[in-house]
Amino acid sequence: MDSKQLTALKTHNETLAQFIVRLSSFYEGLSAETDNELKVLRGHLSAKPDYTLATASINKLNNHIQLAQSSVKQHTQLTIRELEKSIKQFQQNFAQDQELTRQCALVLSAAQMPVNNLFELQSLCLRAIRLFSNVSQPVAADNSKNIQADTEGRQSGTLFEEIQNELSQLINSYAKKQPDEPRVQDLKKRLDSPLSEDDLLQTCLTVIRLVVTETMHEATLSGRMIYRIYTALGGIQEKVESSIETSSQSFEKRQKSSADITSQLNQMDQTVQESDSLELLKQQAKTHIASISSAVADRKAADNEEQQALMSLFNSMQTQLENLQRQAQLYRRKLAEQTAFSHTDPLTRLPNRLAYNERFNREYEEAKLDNRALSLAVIDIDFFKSINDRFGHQAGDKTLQVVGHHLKKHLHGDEFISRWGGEEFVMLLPFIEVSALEKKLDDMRQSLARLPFKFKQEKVSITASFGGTCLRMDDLPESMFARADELLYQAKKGGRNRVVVE
Ligand SMILES: Nc1nc2c(ncn2[C@@H]2O[C@H](COP(=O)(O)OP(=O)(O)OP(=O)(O)O)[C@@H](O)[C@H]2O)c(=O)[nH]1
Repeated sequence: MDSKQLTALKTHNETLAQFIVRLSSFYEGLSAETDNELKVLRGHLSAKPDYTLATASINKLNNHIQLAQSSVKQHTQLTIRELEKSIKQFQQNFAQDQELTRQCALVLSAAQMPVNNLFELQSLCLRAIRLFSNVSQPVAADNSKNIQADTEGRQSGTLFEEIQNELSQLINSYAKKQPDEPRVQDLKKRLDSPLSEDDLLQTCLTVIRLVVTETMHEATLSGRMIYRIYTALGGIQEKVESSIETSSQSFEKRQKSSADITSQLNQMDQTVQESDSLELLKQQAKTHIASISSAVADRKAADNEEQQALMSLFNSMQTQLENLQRQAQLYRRKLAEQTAFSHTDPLTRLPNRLAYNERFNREYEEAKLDNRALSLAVIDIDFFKSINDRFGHQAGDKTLQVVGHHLKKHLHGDEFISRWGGEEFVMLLPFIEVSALEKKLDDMRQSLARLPFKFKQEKVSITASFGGTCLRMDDLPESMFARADELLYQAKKGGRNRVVVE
């Protein structure tokens, strides 16, 4: 080998050594052992390369890399499986969103293709992240002040939307109570269209003020009633005290006149015994009789006075009692109105969750005591969110009213329906066994699906899913509802518009 060839070989070796050093840095991070060995290899190849030691190190690294490769493969498969699971769950959560469902299907089919290296895995993860952020980004990251509908007509700002819904329901209940109150009507109008965050906060404040004022008014009403009772009782007490005073004065007067009469009679007796002249006796008798008459007249006057005082006391007590009775009736009516109000859902006019809880406890106790059947069904309107999104909140409200009314029409006698919340209703069906329950619920489901809804000139079919169960011997109140809810979930999962009975 001449010196030219030797120099070329030296240069090639140096280039190769530098390349291996760079490559080894790139592969750092596979495992701690590989990283250590790569460091050793770089030591052998830098400055003055020692190829003998480097070869030994490369042999060791070959084993490490083989192990690392199979571990990377395993890890990649695991990551892909997890990714598929999350995307499927995500797809189920947003099943009503066709565009999102389509995008999920695309990413899922990409995940089923072979993934040859970490870069392909990275790219798959990136696609999934973009898919997930399609839904979450507008709420969290988009700082725009307005709650907007995106290109597919989906509403962003779900939290704000929920707050607006809650406020809207609250204000609707006030509107039913005070239909002519302009502030309530104004708030109702404001809450019917999407609001910016600032406007929503402002509206929140106004609603809170309204609720506080209303509560204080209610408290004032109760306070006024109590004050009236207190004043009336105070008036009665004054009259009783003055009547007692008059009675004790009359009693003293009566005692005095009785003593006067007794003394006159005693004197007369003595006069009769001592007198020896008829004329004198006559004169003295006249004097005594005059005194007795005056004492009797005093006594009569005292009796009259006392009687009048008593009469006036009774009259005044009667007036006060009549007054109090009127007030109490008014108050009782108000209390009854308030109880009915607090047990009624303002939108559908059906009993609300509080009413359901009370009714359930009663039915549950009675069914257990008499060992009789009791069925419970949970009903949830399908894809209700899309009605709100496509036709507006008012259309959603109308749907709830019609569905609630329709379900109620199918009930008889002791059967009970309430709005549980949102688009969910709960029914209690005493004396209904499982076989009858399934048929009854299915009749309701079918007739509901046939109802002709029309929003914005578009015919819409509304369906609901039903979960129904019967009381078991070992049931606790909560377990019965939880079971019906689980069955409803199965009805939803099974494709909706169906009844699942245990
Ligand atoms: N208009 C109106 N909407 C309401 C009311 N209460 C709750 N909602 C809305 O009802 C929607 C319920 O949506 P989801 O829970 O996603 O259910 P869904 O769209 O019916 O879908 P599935 O139940 O899975 O078939 C939410 O958008 C709520 O904002 C209400 O009183 N009026």
